[in-house]
Amino acid sequence: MRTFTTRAHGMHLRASDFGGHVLSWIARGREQLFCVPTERMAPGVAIRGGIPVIFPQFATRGSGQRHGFARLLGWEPGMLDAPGTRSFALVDSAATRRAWPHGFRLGLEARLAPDRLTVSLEVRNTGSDPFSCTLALHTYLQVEDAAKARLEGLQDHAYMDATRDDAQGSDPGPVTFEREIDRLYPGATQPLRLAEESQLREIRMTGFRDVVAWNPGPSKASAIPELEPGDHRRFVCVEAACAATPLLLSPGERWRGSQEIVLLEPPGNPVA
Ligand SMILES: O=P(O)(O)OC[C@H]1O[C@@H](O)[C@H](O)[C@@H](O)[C@@H]1O
Repeated sequence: MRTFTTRAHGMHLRASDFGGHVLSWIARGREQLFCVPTERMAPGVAIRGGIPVIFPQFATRGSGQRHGFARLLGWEPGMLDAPGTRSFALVDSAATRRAWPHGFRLGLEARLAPDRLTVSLEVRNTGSDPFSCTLALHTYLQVEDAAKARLEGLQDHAYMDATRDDAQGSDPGPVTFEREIDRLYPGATQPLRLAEESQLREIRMTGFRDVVAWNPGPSKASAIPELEPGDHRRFVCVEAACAATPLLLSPGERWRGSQEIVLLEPPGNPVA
């Protein structure tokens, strides 16, 4: 695994060619993404934290590998990235075709702009047959205390609850992360806000159709070997996804989506 860094607008970004994975984004003097330290990463094992790229299968929605293979492969780093940008590409190989018999090119670009990180994912069908896939940017946002974080913008939006066999539900209040949560919100394309006492972030998506809100809670977290006790309270996952309905791409067709995380001023903390 090789890591690549870039700085712009007083911010710092670090990414890895393993998984085409954004590992760290430091802005306003604090780490915005949760990620386990390098010593808790094992070769060939998905990195726990940062922004894993999920492709060509979201979770267990298909007969392939859980969350796909893109997060487990070495990507090609971009050679001509401008300052503040890091990009990676992954194309099909004999190994990917054994798992999923299609020609594809994935492109990932992470770009810093004042007070924001924009991560774009592009999928191209380079084969001669149509294919369908599900995918996501599985963003781990670092929080001071997941039990106190509030995700706003999904009020009354129907969701499928993966902790209850995808039972349908909806909630009149903000999404909270006090216990295990694993919800897929189909068609949730509106901007969301992640509110904490000391920080307010807006999460905007283009191209992606669904949002997933996930935190393993204490019991499931204890079964994740890379996490230390209490780590589950240090992140909430707000994932930009196309998961409820697969994307269908014809030969030569391209899909592009982005997730943008914008740092806003929390209420009561106006810019001087
Ligand atoms: O442990 P993994 O494979 O990284 O998956 C983490 C979680 O990822 C989320 O996207 C899924 O909705 C959860 O069901 C899953 O547990």
